[in-house]
Amino acid sequence: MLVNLQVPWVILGHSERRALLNESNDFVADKVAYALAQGLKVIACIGETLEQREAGTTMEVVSAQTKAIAEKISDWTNFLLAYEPVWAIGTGKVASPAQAQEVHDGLRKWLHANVGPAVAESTRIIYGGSVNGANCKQLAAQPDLDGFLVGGASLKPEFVDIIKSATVKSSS
Ligand SMILES: O=C(CO)COP(=O)(O)O
Repeated sequence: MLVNLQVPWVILGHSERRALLNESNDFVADKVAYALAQGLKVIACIGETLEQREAGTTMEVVSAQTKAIAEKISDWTNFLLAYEPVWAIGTGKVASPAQAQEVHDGLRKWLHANVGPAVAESTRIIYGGSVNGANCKQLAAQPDLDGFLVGGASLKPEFVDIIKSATVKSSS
């Protein structure tokens, strides 16, 4: 349907679908592979719950979510990862720049070790979860944050500031 409507991008694996519709890591990975095969570009969401973060299993959780996808795709050109801590989505609780950077860096290292250096370097890893006009610049300045997946703030005038923050790294 998206292809027929000439919609180029699809978001898969959002935490709400994982939680409410019980979409497993394998099921999300199958959808990612299918969408890519249909010529769609894919934003695949991964992220830990508050309980998982507090239990110290964040990297384990996001690595397993990424691994399931890596096992099913070979061409990473039209694929990007969105790290969305579940506890930060729509809650007003944003991950600190250091927390976000730590996970993005871990994901890039995981890609480097398990897929290869070229994919690790070229795959964009974006952050989502309570991004707003006030916190976007500090987040965007983190070396391994390559953009944002914005929910609530995309409906507000401050969205302009979030878009502008894309230039933070290149202008520093
Ligand atoms: O994933 C998101 C929306 O689905 C992020 O939403 P918020 O930016 O409102 O937290």
